[in-house]
Amino acid sequence: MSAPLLQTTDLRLSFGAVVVADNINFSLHEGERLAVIGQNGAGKTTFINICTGLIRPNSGKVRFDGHDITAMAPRAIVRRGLARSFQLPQLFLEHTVRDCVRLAAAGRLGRLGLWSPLAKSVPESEIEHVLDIVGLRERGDELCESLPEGQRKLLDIAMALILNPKLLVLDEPTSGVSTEEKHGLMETIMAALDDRKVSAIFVEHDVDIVTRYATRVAAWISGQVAADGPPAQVLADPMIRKNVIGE
Ligand SMILES: Nc1ncnc2c1ncn2[C@@H]1O[C@H](COP(=O)(O)OP(=O)(O)OP(=O)(O)O)[C@@H](O)[C@H]1O
Repeated sequence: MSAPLLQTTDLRLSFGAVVVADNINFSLHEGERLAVIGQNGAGKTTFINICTGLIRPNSGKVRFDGHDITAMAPRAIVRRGLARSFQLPQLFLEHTVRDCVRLAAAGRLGRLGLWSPLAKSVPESEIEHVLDIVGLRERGDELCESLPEGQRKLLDIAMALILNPKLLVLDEPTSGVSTEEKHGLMETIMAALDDRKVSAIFVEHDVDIVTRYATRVAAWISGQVAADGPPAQVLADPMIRKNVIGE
């Protein structure tokens, strides 16, 4: 098998007496669609925050695409190809949908300046393509604040995809979206990931969504990976059903 795209080794982090990452040894290969499940406070977001450079672990290593990224700044990690979206979309609400993607595209440049103006950071055709695959091209000239929650999530993902990631980490992509809309939203997200050939990790509480869209599931309990494998296997595990799914 090829080398992992993402790999953590002996990752540990405590907040005071609370251990939120307890010796996590984890790897993800290209093409995987991994769902991370776990009760509130299990350490899922902390794990993502460590991998994307927002929090430094107390010890252990994170490797991405062959490089040690443990001590790298978030922007440098993004430029290496690991992007993320947030549980609450981080948009420029007073700007148009299209300008949000343009602004996000600036993350591909080292820095902006007089000689690298924002408008030239990425070809317009690429911005239009990304808007198209998340179904927002028609709303490109509208202000972000006019978008409903599901479309805000899609715009947040478009803003990550314009960075040309190899891996996209999605923190609760369907939270705040009605049950009826969730599957449509996930279908659009998965088609966009396929189009850009992007691997994905998504934190998700909805078992139906996990069953349908994940190729693999990792279940977090108290800062540890308690189970990791094919969805049918992990979701049928009585210990996971009791302690993670809450049956
Ligand atoms: N900056 C911080 N300082 C202190 N404790 C923190 C900090 N960030 C997170 N925690 C604690 O770490 C634990 C894990 O939090 P984390 O947000 O990673 O959980 P989670 O599994 O993502 O939960 P949720 O599903 O509710 O988002 C929780 O007990 C949380 O209160």
